Amino acid sequence: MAHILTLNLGSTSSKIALFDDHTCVITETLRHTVEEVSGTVEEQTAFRLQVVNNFLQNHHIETFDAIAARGGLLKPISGGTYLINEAMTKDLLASKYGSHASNISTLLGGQLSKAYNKPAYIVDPVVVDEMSPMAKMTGLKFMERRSIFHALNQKAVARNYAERINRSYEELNLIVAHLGGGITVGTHAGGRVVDVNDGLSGEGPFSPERAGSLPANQLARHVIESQLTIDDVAKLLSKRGGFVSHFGTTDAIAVEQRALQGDAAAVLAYEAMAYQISKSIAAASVYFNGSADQIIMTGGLAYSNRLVNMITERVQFIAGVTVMPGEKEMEALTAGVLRVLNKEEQPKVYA
Ligand SMILES: Nc1ncnc2c1ncn2[C@@H]1O[C@H](COP(=O)(O)OP(=O)(O)OP(=O)(O)O)[C@@H](O)[C@H]1O
Ligand SMILES: CCCC(=O)O
Repeated sequence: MAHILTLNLGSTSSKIALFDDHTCVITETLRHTVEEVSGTVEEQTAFRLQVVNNFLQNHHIETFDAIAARGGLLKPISGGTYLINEAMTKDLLASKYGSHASNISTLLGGQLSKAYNKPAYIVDPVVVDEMSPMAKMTGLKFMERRSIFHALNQKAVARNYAERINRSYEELNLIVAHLGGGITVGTHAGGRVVDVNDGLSGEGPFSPERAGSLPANQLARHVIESQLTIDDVAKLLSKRGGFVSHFGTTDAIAVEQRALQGDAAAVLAYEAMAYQISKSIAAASVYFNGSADQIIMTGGLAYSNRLVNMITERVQFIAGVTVMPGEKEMEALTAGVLRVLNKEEQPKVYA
């Protein structure tokens, strides 16, 4: 039996678990404030290392066989399990392809691998790229859309749904909406995510943390007038947007609570987010000429019946809706590493 330490350090939370093969034996989810998850890559890595060390100490875990960590913003690569190596660490430390909470998971996986002398892997990182050329094209010759999304969870829930109905993922046309700190809506055509919004770059619905699609001219004016750097812009779009911009919190439960108490701004923001998610789902269905085999909603926000019902009302004309709240990322990470440890799959190399 293999003991796997699984790390998924998200934009608003740290999820840490110990698995015995596929069985999760210990798990903890810590929610963080905006202040806690701000700061440089080094500050964040140090903060999350403390969180992981506390977990190991509190549960008297002295060792394990391998680490499964969420994969960060690397160059576009195919799906699979990759050994965390120096090339990865170098790109992430330099934030070469941008900054994202998942970068910290990979960096920390590398550090713990050295400290415990055990291999560390990432599985289906956020840069999995299966986008169709048609979806990548923009109206500017020098600019292409990027495939950056919750690949791990979107694929895990899509496979899980296929299993539930005794079909294969590869034969289904699905629309998967990951509704978390960030929101991405993927078009899964025959097992490939042929289109998806890049939630980090100002595309798609706004979310607890992301700005979502913005009027380009107004954004350009704001950037110039406020003399923002490219890092400032990335932060504005991916960390200072959505509920953070409107209410100073990433906590959708708190915003929903305000809405329930009749706060008009919170009511409107919740409605607007549901409307934008619904529009993205409807847009995704165009790839399948306006239909799909199923729409799946997942992520932390999918625990909210209120939000799910608001979206379902608007999109149920397209296809049936399945809600799989939370995420299957921990299981999917562990399964990817077990496939390598059990020699069912060769680990891929990031060069
Ligand atoms: N029961 C609930 N009802 C409403 N919202 C919820 C509920 N539980 C969690 N959330 C909200 O879900 C959001 C976090 O979702 P999730 O845990 O999927 O995000 P994350 O892992 O930090 O980031 P990401 O999903 O982008 O990787 C927060 O805004 C949180 O308040
Ligand atoms: C997973 C990358 C997209 C996002 O976090 O919004």
